[in-house]
This record gives sequence, structure tokens and C-alpha cells, in this order.
Amino acid sequence: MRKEEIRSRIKARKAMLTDAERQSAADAVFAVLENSVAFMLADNILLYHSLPDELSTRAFIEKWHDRKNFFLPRVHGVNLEVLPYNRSSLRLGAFQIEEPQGDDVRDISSIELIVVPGVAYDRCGNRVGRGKGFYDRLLASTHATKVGVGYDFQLVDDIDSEPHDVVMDLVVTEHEIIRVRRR
Ligand SMILES: Nc1nc2c(c(=O)[nH]1)N(C=O)[C@@H](CNc1ccc(C(=O)N[C@@H](CCC(=O)O)C(=O)O)cc1)CN2
Ligand SMILES: Nc1ncnc2c1ncn2[C@@H]1O[C@H](COP(=O)(O)OP(=O)(O)OP(=O)(O)O)[C@@H](O)[C@H]1O
Repeated sequence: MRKEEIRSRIKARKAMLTDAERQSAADAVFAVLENSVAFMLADNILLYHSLPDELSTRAFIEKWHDRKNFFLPRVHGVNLEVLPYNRSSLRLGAFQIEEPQGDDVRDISSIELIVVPGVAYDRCGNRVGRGKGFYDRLLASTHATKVGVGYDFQLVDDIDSEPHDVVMDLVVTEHEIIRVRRR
């Protein structure tokens, strides 16, 4: 399926979610994540600070930030920078996302695990994002384990992938865990 068609279908489906459904899906997905070997082994983890239409990462960040080194992305031109998470120094940035402020920009090579937001995934690990290529550019330069997270309906049968798209290692929804075979 074409990316544009996927984006509009998923948007419509997300609009139907109740608060209770959002909450239980986020709880389920992040319970899987925290029990995964990849999460247990990783100290340095890049998360995302969720937008209202994404699986909420708030409770998960709150629960684990004392025991893991969490990082968040910050939009810088067409690229994403990686900075340490610090609850008291977040600021509303591009696209109304809370981002770390300051100049403590880290090298992506120090990140072991990346929890990637996405609009849709297929069972081969292909991912559709919001169409600006931010994550594709970031993920092109890392060997970190990449975990795509989303609601069950964000799993689609197939995605017309492009050469620049970076494949996930793991995709987690409230009902499925997909381990993608390394190629
Ligand atoms: N929580 C979160 N943080 C993130 C991302 C993300 O998808 N989610 N990003 C992932 O790249 C980067 C920011 N990029 C973004 C790009 C577009 C939109 C967005 O809301 N797009 C609207 C369309 C608006 C427009 O076209 O101007 C949309 O998708 O409805 C949000 C973030 C870095 N941080
Ligand atoms: N590694 C890259 N280097 C340069 N340009 C890239 C790279 N990856 C993606 N792009 C460009 O970014 C644009 C958006 O790509 P695409 O539609 O695949 O984004 P997406 O995967 O949905 O979004 P995102 O990565 O932000 O979640 C395309 O025009 C593409 O050419």
C-alpha cells in the first residue's frame, strides 16, 4: 500500500480510540518492552516524547528514568539531535513536541536501543513515519536495536518501502510481537 494512503487510514482509525483504549494499549506495549532482553541489556535508550495520537510514553519514562539513561530527539533543521532526558528541562519545540533544551547533544553511537514512533509497520519491519524523513535519516547512521511501537491497527499487510527506509528489529503492538529476521 502507498504511504499516503496508509497515513490517512491510520489517522482515521486513531480518531476512534477512547482514552481507556489508549491507556491499555500503551500499558500493554510498554510492558512487553520492559520485559524484552533488548531493553534489559540496554543502558542508553532513545525514546520519544509522545504526541496525543501516539502511544503515550509518559508513564514508562516516569517509571524507568532513574534506572536507565533515557534520551529524546530534538528537531534541528532537517535532522534529529539526541539529548539526555531531564524532566525539568523540556521545552515545546517543533511540531508541538516537548524536547530537551540546552547544548548537551550526544553522538547517536552511544545509543543501544531506539524506541521509534511510527504511523504504520508491516511484518517485515518496514515502517511508515510522518513523511518528513527525520527518523530515516537518524536511523541510517546507527547500529542500535530499533523497536517500532504502535497500536494493533498500525500493522498493515505491506508497505511500499523505499531504499532509504530503515527496517525495525522488533515491532510491538498490544497484541503482537514481531521479531524481524536480520538480513
Ligand atoms: N513524539 C514524536 N516525536 C518526534 C517525532 C514523532 O513522530 N513523534 N518525529 C518524527 O519524525 C520527529 C519530529 N517530526 C515530526 C514531523 C511531523 C509531525 C506532525 O505532526 N505532522 C503532522 C502533519 C503536519 C505537517 O505536515 O506539517 C501529522 O503527521 O499529522 C510531528 C513530528 C522527532 N520527534
Ligand atoms: N537517509 C536519508 N537521507 C536523505 N534523505 C532521506 C533519507 N531518508 C529519507 N529521506 C527523505 O525524507 C523524505 C521522507 O521520507 P519518508 O516518506 O520515507 O518518511 P517517513 O519514513 O514516513 O518519515 P520519518 O522517517 O520522519 O518517520 C523523502 O523525501 C526522503 O527522500
